[in-house]
Amino acid sequence: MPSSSLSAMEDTSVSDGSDNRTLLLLDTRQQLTDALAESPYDLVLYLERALVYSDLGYPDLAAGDAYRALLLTDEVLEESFEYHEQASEALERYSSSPPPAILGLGTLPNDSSTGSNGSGPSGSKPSHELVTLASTRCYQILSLSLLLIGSLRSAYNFCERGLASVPGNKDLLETKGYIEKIARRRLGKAADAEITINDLPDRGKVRREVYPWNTHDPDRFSRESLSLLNRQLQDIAPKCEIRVASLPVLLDAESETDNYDIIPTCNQLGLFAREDIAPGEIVLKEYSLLTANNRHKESTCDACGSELPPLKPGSQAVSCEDCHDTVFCDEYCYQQAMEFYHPAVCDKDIDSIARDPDRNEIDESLYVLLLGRLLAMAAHQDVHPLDVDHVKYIWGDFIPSRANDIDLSPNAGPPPEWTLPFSFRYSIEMPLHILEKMDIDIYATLPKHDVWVFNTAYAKFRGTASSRQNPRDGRPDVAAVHPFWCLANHDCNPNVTWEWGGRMQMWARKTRVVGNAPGGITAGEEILNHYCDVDLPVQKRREWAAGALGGWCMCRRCREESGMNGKMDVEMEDRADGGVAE
Ligand SMILES: C[S@@+](CC[C@H](N)C(=O)[O-])C[C@H]1O[C@@H](n2cnc3c(N)ncnc32)[C@H](O)[C@@H]1O
Repeated sequence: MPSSSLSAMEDTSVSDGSDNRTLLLLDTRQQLTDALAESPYDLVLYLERALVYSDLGYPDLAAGDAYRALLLTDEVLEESFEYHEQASEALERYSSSPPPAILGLGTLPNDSSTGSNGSGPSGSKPSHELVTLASTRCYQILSLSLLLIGSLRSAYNFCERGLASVPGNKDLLETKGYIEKIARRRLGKAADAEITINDLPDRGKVRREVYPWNTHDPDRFSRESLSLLNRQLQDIAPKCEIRVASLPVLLDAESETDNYDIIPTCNQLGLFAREDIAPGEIVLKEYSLLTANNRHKESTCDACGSELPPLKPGSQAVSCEDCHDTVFCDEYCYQQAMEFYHPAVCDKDIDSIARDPDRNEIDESLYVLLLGRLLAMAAHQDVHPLDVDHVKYIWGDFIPSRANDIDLSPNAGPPPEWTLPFSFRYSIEMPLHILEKMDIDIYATLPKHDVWVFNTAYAKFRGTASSRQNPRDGRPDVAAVHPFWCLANHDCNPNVTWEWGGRMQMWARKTRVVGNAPGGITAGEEILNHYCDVDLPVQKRREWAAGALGGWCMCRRCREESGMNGKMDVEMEDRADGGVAE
């Protein structure tokens, strides 16, 4: 049973008021989603769904819908735009007065005599006033939702754009005031300090969960999932199998539990040896097309991300016949690309998107490029992005929807801490821009390209992608998701090591880090991967692994070494005390 329906069942089993409210809202969301499938250019439906998302506590998804609605107002206004006819026709249905309730909330200032374009309630085109009401509502929802997420720069930007169109709009002015207040607090500035848009932080956090309506996420623990994954694994890691693994529950920071004999554990998946594996023997060899390269003119294979061979006569490298800039390291990669993704992006002018980013946006650029590759794979294979093999079964570090809910009751505790990084630019604008460049209709394909689909893919990438640094300047410029490699859990005393260069290769260590014990893996043992440099001291390892792992590493080596450090500190203090006494 998909985990999504499990969470829906949990919801129905409790019957207090807030659960009923949530169920009602989820039902309205579904009805609006169905209506959008019938009428995908109807900006009023997007705005109505945005409000339902706000009420459900998903400001990111509200912003996504308000942004699509805003783009549709442009379509209505510009006759030369691709979806002008469809968007105008859809809005025209609301032309009889009074305007739909959702637009009525978009209070225009008294002096906003936006005028009419000559058509009106009974005209052939929606009135200019109706379009202005709609765009004002979009700006209001966008700015307030992005403010709630913490994407302050974009929130401010939408406020300014809205106020330029309807100066004096009360809601927008109010939101702008809140943004400035929060920005001053976050930047540690005085209450009357000037705020400029470039000062504002744009990264926030949103809910990381299997959405209650997500029917694509499988139950990874079911017999069917495990046997399917194990069948696929046989070519990649013939001596291994995927099983349920018991892992320490990760903590946010240092704690005294390092010294406990028993610590809390949870069940996840892991990779195990089915047969003995000799020291030095290859454990896994995996090829992935889910790769990204954030350098514009870098000589890496478009498919596998490996360094290209020198481009001289007789080179094995192959370029695409239709877009010569796209080069593959050999015929195999070219064929794989053509079979699984390349035609969806061939000659579509997307090469410069998210390339050569500022230093502080390197991670985001790699993640959005991975998303772009996933969207191309899905488009070319005509499947839902979340059903693409490479992502369907991978770990997303999801938190149950209930734990993410905002408690609206008067005696509620502090709000939950959301964990998925989010910004308007990388989570909404750029993915939609990539789709438009791919000639995909972002309205008609909403079920495949909703913002929650992007969020789900991002959650999975953030828990599993590996990156490679450029040897010239140390900047991570290539990233990949290897769905089977990433099933192997981390340990700071790993029994394997790995290297990614075109293929991900993992082999059994000849000696273990702890005590130089002999390597090799016996049948039944778990494959212990490493996500960080295991030669670092415990504190550094734990700090480094925290990002990749999602918490403070609690492996045996870390706990023992931190315990030993604790003892050493005490001994040092004792010795110092002794010195003073002498
Ligand atoms: C790349 S996935 C590993 C496979 C994952 N266990 C699964 O079920 O697909 C990384 C996640 O596994 C978990 N994990 C891996 N190694 C761990 C460890 N040593 N201790 C606790 N959790 C670990 C963490 O939740 C981490 O975010």
